[in-house]
Amino acid sequence: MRDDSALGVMLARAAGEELLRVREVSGLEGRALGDAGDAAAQALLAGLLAEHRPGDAVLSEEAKDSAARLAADRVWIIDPLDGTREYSEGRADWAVHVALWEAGELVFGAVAIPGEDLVLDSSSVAAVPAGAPDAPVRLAVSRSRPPAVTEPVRAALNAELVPMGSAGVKIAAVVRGQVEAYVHAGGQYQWDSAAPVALARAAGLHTSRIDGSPLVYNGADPYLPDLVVCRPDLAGPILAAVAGERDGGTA
Ligand SMILES: Nc1ncnc2c1ncn2[C@@H]1O[C@H](COP(=O)(O)O)[C@@H](OP(=O)(O)O)[C@H]1O
Ligand SMILES: [Mg+2]
Repeated sequence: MRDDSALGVMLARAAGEELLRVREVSGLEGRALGDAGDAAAQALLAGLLAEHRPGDAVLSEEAKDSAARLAADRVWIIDPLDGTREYSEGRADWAVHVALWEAGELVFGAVAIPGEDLVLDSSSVAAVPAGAPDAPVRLAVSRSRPPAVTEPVRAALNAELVPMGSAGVKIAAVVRGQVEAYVHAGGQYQWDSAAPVALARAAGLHTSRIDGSPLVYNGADPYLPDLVVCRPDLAGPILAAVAGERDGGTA
């Protein structure tokens, strides 16, 4: 398979199908089911990448990191199962993330949401239409660890909070027009956001750190603890709300 986008979509879909199969047939539940899903999806993705792109580096939540990726031109940044908690609870808000970073930039991202039989990817996603200026704002937020920045952003936008699992599902929700923004802080890793951020950028959305600086991928430290993904017209108010909260010293 020579086309990176076609390969990335195939990988995300295949890992999603494997995760559904494990949940169906393993007889496991809770933590053991999450662990089994993580391992099965990682094994499948690692095998397919080794087969189809043996020369590329890989950064994965479920594999040991290697400094070799820092000198590589091409790095697949993958989260075989984002929203492990929700997966193991039998819910649908979990995802598979497959991104490709090349020469300093994300060039592709696919987010599979297998519980909805859906794969979104940066090569085919449609632009998110501009919203009406006075329309109510919905803000996606972690259902299990909502960060402290949630409340000032909610208040500034007079937003309705929409709790969901998985960074990929929340960013896909902005892309799908189900919510207008997603804000996270306090901890996350490059694999949690690389693929969905590539998707969001291709859909014309704003993506940045919560201080407004760019999200940088394939950095030496996989830690990338915060981000904002939103309709472009909401970026100013959201970043101002976060900055105001910081100035107030409570975030
Ligand atoms: N404070 C934190 N520190 C580290 N990782 C965090 C985090 N908050 C969220 N995450 C990770 O971000 C992803 C989405 O989280 P949430 O569903 O709470 O929004 C999850 O990835 P995984 O499920 O791949 O571990 C979760 O582990
Ligand atoms: Mg994750």
